[in-house]
Amino acid sequence: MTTLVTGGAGFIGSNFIPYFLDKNPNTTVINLDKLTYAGDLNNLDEVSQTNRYRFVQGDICNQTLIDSIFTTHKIDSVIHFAAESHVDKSISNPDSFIKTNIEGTYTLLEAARKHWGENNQSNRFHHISTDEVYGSLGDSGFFNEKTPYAPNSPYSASKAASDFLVRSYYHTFKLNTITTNCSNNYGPKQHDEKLIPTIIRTALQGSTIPIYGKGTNVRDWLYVLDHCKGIDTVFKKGRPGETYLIGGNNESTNLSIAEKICSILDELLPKAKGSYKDQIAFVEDRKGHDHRYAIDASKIGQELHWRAVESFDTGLQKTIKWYLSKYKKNTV
Ligand SMILES: Cc1cn([C@H]2C[C@H](O)[C@@H](COP(=O)(O)OP(=O)(O)O[C@H]3O[C@H](C)C(=O)[C@H](O)[C@H]3O)O2)c(=O)[nH]c1=O
Repeated sequence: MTTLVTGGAGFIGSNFIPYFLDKNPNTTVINLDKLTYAGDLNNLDEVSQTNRYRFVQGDICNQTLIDSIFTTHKIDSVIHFAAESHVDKSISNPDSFIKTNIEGTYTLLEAARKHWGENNQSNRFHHISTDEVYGSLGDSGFFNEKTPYAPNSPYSASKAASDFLVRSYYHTFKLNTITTNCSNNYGPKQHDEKLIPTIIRTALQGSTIPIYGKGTNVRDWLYVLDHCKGIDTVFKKGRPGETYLIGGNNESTNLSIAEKICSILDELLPKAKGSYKDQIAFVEDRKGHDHRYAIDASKIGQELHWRAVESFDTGLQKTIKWYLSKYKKNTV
């Protein structure tokens, strides 16, 4: 088996590839990544010398390149992570989101149709997506696979469009597609721009820890390795054409995450005076900021027996230690 993993140098992809190679000893992975600002090959050091792993630098919108990868490497399946993912960037500059997330997904689907043929149920195309396609929840209720799409940001709209393209290739061409929509991931290797790395980095720098608005927005936090296990499970056992939501069953406001991380840092790396919490500051809110995301993960639980197992406390400890070492402050 040869699996094309797109975006494997990104946060979730670079956690997924080592896990996937380890769990699937007869599989070779071709990692196609453009190496934008968000990709980092250092995060794949542990597999770079493995003969079942190859890296190709390139753009998923480049049809000629994708064709040649399918032919040269005899691709059997695709796991498609590559995406522009940062909501704030999609608000200030949506262009690359439309190109990569929509056109890139289309280019990959077309290559799969061309190389595998229509009515093909053996070669799987697994699309990785987000719960943000469902929009924003109030203080109660959960997203499930039947929730109507209502994306609010250019990022989530571009992901929604890509989900619909994937869906259309299943219905129209009988490509063996599957989509997973996950909640907020955290863990080692995440780009500095996202909330949890931002809190850790700014705390250690002694600067302002920026919390948008009042800090009352809620996200459901999923440890990245739990997500990797969920993807591997759905990839192998999920039903063609289906969508599975993958959540951490772990809701938290942004402010309480910042306070939690500060408390852990106060213990691991006490400041000479005061607490890291003193650095928390409320800053201008994100435009159109979604209030709450929360996932009902009972479909994947009941059908495929997957559930998130990492507790937020242990997951955060591991994450913070990884960043302390990254920022060369590892006195832990
Ligand atoms: C960077 C930053 C963020 N925030 C707030 C904004 C959000 O309410 C929350 C998380 O923000 P972040 O940008 O880390 O993640 P989301 O906007 O929820 O989106 C993330 O999770 C989904 C599932 C994806 O699909 C996205 O690709 C991924 O980026 O913290 C702050 O308050 N301060 C900050 O400095």
